[in-house]
Amino acid sequence: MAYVPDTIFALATAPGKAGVAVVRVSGSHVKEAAAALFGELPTPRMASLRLLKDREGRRLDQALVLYFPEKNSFTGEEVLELHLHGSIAVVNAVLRELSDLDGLRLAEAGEFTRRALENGCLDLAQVEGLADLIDSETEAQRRQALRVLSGDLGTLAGGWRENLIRAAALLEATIDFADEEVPVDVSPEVQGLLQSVRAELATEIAGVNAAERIRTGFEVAILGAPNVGKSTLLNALAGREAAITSEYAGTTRDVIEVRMDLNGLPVTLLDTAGLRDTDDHVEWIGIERARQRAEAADLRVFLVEQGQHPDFEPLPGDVIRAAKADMLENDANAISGKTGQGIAALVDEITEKLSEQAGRSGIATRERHRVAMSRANDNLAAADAVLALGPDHYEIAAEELRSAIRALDSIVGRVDVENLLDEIFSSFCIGK
Ligand SMILES: Nc1nc2c(ncn2[C@@H]2O[C@H](COP(=O)(O)OP(=O)(O)OP(=O)(O)O)[C@@H](O)[C@H]2O)c(=O)[nH]1
Ligand SMILES: [Mg+2]
Repeated sequence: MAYVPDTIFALATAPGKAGVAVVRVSGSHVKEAAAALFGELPTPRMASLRLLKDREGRRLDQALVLYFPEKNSFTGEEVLELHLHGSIAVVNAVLRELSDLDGLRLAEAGEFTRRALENGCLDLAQVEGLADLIDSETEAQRRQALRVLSGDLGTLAGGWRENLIRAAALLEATIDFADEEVPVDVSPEVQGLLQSVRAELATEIAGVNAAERIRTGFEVAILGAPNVGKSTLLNALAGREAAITSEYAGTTRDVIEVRMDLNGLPVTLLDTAGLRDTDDHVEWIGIERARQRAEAADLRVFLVEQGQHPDFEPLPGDVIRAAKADMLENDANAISGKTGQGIAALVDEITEKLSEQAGRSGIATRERHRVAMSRANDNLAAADAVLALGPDHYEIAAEELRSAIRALDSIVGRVDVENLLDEIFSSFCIGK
């Protein structure tokens, strides 16, 4: 007998009070779930108002119900959505009723998406995109995640795959006809295909770092001598008293992190210990931390007090501002966390610089993608080198191409070798 997975159900919306709460049911027992709660399944994909009742016939809630038939749903299975009133008691009562039914159980974390993957409704990269979209907090994150969820990475990888399969097929054909007259030299076409894929791979590989920053957030460190107003600036940017400020030099010791949305970019601002020579061991530790975090940050904002010679080296592209603008006369490059002067311009400059970094991102977003693409790129480099040695080495080049295709397939979770061979041989162009 064919294996039939359990029908699973879970609250799809956030727990707690809300206008509406959605409970999703997926699997072959959706019909029974509907029968137990309200009767016949409604017309597919049409919202219908139904009175939900428990097994004793007592009312549970009035709900909008939606039915998605197999293959036309998120999971690929039959899906029933119950749009309930968003009350903890209503949701609990409905979940209780569902768990009493045979063949139904509460879903595990990620199980709906897992089924969508298993049923081919989403590829692996899209699953990652979906996770990122749900986690997204800023515009840049939303846009990037949506691109991946929409399948752009799969499309890109699919294009590379097609080119490499064509290249492999050309080589295979030459190998099979090695003893006969081969009318055409395939190597220029193969090399052309490899070059175009390698160029695109290189761009994407280089973009992963920026895409990762968009995913996890950019770090911007505020640096400067003690007492220049770093913590006051951080608080002004954060719009709250995130860090302690005082007139005593050496107030901040640990690195203080504040996550925020700067014009759509996810940014973690770091307030740090004032940099100076010190005999105080704890302060020294704080300064070391400040240096390390600042070095690893994506951007540094230096605050400099007039007349001071700060003990640091800005990197090219870093932002430098004169501190305590309200105490200076007409310094266009000065800011004040106290009065707010220059803060808006500072935010603009920070976002401009980070946007520049973000602009280097491509479609691939993760270290996993980068590793797969780099592996494929290495295989292609090897294939390219071997090709130059002549037709006797095409066998090895073809093997490198297959490895490259497998590496790229792992991006979308398609790693079936049989299927790969089928495709290679079905695209054979010289009739046999
Ligand atoms: N007039 C003026 N005073 C400021 C400004 N920013 C900060 N201050 C004052 O300068 C003192 C030090 O401010 P902090 O923000 O604690 O300075 P900090 O750079 O974080 O100092 P450390 O944590 O010790 O390194 C406090 O008394 C602040 O009120 C400013 O823009 N104008
Ligand atoms: Mg401070």
